[in-house]
Amino acid sequence: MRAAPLHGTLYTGRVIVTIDGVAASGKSSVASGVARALGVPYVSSGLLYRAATLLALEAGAPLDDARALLTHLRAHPLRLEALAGGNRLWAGERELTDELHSTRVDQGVSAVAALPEVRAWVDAQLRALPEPFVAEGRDMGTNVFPQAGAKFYLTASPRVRAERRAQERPEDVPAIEAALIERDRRDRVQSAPAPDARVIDTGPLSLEGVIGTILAALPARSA
Ligand SMILES: Nc1ncnc2c1ncn2[C@@H]1O[C@H](COP(=O)(O)OP(=O)(O)O)[C@@H](O)[C@H]1O
Ligand SMILES: Nc1ccn([C@H]2C[C@H](O)[C@@H](COP(=O)(O)OP(=O)(O)O)O2)c(=O)n1
Repeated sequence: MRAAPLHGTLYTGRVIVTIDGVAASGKSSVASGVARALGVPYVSSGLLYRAATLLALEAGAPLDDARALLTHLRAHPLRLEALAGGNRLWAGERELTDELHSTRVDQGVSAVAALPEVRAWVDAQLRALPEPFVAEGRDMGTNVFPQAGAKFYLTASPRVRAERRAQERPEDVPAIEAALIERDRRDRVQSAPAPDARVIDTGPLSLEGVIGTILAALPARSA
């Protein structure tokens, strides 16, 4: 039976939609669009890894020292503000959001995200959020919310993703493409699609096309 589209309806109850995928595949833009259509917040899990990385860089802490990182995170609690229009990340009264997509954070974040202790800390922050919401990242559908009602996984070729990212970063397309390929490699362990995720190649689609594909695929009631 074909699922009924949910455009404009309010998604209520204990419902989580997960959108995972490779770097710059469109996860946060798509999650934001889907969340707005459903009338729920979206949750950008990568911002927590990025914020942990930024704080470690600022403190001069080695990015592979889990014990030092956890001590620092407990002393400087992070807060993810999950809004439908865009997520904001706070460390106490300081907003970090605009500093989280710099090239130095891009380059360091995979090392921090590889630490099991940091992953457990991020997972605990995410599981404490009130449902319903759309969650995006790498392991939302596999590890953090395996019970999610609907799961999606976004891909696109490295060149397509680099061309999109070049609109947002000062580097040129070949440099961005090389960095994306390297980050995909380093993030591979936690980036496998869930067996029950629908994989969408966003390459030939517009942003609205991807959002519409997901909305059309959602079950009328997924719990
Ligand atoms: N068809 C598409 N699907 C997803 N994103 C797209 C598409 N076309 C262009 N984009 C753009 O790609 C860029 C990267 O998307 P983003 O949401 O930041 O990805 P991610 O969260 O996976 O890093 C954004 O500027 C977004 O608007
Ligand atoms: N659930 C998640 C989310 C992000 N990560 C890691 C992997 C990525 O390199 C960084 C940053 O993730 P983010 O989704 O913000 O990165 P992209 O926008 O896809 O480039 O964090 C992760 O390991 N698990």
